[in-house]
Amino acid sequence: MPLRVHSMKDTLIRLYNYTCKRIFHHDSPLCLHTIRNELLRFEGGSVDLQIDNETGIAVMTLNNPRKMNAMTGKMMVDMSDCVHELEQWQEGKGLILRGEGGNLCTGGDLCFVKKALHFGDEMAIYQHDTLTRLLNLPLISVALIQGHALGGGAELCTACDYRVMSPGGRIGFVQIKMGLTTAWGAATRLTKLLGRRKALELLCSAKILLPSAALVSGLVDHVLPEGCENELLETQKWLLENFIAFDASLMRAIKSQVVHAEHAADVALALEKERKLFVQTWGGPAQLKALAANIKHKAPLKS
Ligand SMILES: C[C@@H](C(=O)O)C(=O)SCCNC(=O)CCNC(=O)[C@H](O)C(C)(C)COP(=O)(O)OP(=O)(O)OC[C@H]1O[C@@H](n2cnc3c(N)ncnc32)[C@H](O)[C@@H]1OP(=O)(O)O
Repeated sequence: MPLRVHSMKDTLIRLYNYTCKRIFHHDSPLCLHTIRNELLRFEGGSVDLQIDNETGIAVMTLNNPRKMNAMTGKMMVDMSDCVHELEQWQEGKGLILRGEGGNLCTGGDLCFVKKALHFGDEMAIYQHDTLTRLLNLPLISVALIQGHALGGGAELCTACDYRVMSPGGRIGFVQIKMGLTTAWGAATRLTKLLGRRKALELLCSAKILLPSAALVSGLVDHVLPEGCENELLETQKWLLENFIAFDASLMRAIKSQVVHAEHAADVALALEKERKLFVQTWGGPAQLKALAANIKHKAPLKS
């Protein structure tokens, strides 16, 4: 593992961050700012936000289609910025998270992963912060799973309130096959979502689920009809009809002040433990072996 040489400034920032964590139990903005600068060194792709004040629905698009929207460091920063913009959007009702080019996301960009083996804790801190803020938004959020949602891509889906899948969709928490535990907080959120038995099965088997199995498991809430011409539009319709037809301020208050407040109360500690476990696996022998094996995570032919 490469040794990192810290400047005096770097050491002081680390000390400040450590103190913030011990005394105030949160990651300091300074810590996130330092990580942001480091992540920006890993270029490629973007995450783009389109806000529509008329419908009250925003669309966040992962845009790195050549790599099936695998996430680079830059995309992580973009996503955090998009969430920040949504936090300021007072008229918003709904959010759809999607990927460009027929896939949602195949997890961490493996080129980035290989260069960031010294940087697992920092990446996890940053992604935990972004995805917790994403889930906390006072909007009804839906992940649209077209094509692959693998590894980190499946983790992103758990940071939305709902999941809609296209007939060609597939989702799998393949981290264990990559010698890892979840990097971005999905184990905690999945357990909340599906209960212990199902969460354990999905996390420990690395199974890739096709739409019918994903629906039966409860991981996915709706499967789009076969032959549907515009899946994004269809997802917007589903969101409008089922969740955001009524008063926006009441809907926002119900989510953020009641339903989510109850959820958030007991997850912080679990997320912290999940992150610490992940750091022990990142850059370890099992991950290095998996990276060298160039694994392709193929879905079963039918559920
Ligand atoms: C951070 C961590 C976590 O959550 O804890 C993780 O995410 S662990 C999970 C990390 N993700 C993975 O291990 C996914 C590895 N990739 C695969 O399993 C496979 O690519 C599939 C996603 C099943 C697709 O297979 P298929 O045969 O259909 O296409 P393909 O393999 O030719 O992929 C098309 C192009 O996308 C690229 N590509 C796909 N996924 C990528 C990824 N995660 N990072 C970097 N490049 C990726 C391929 O290298 C290829 O580029 P070229 O055409 O240039 O060769």
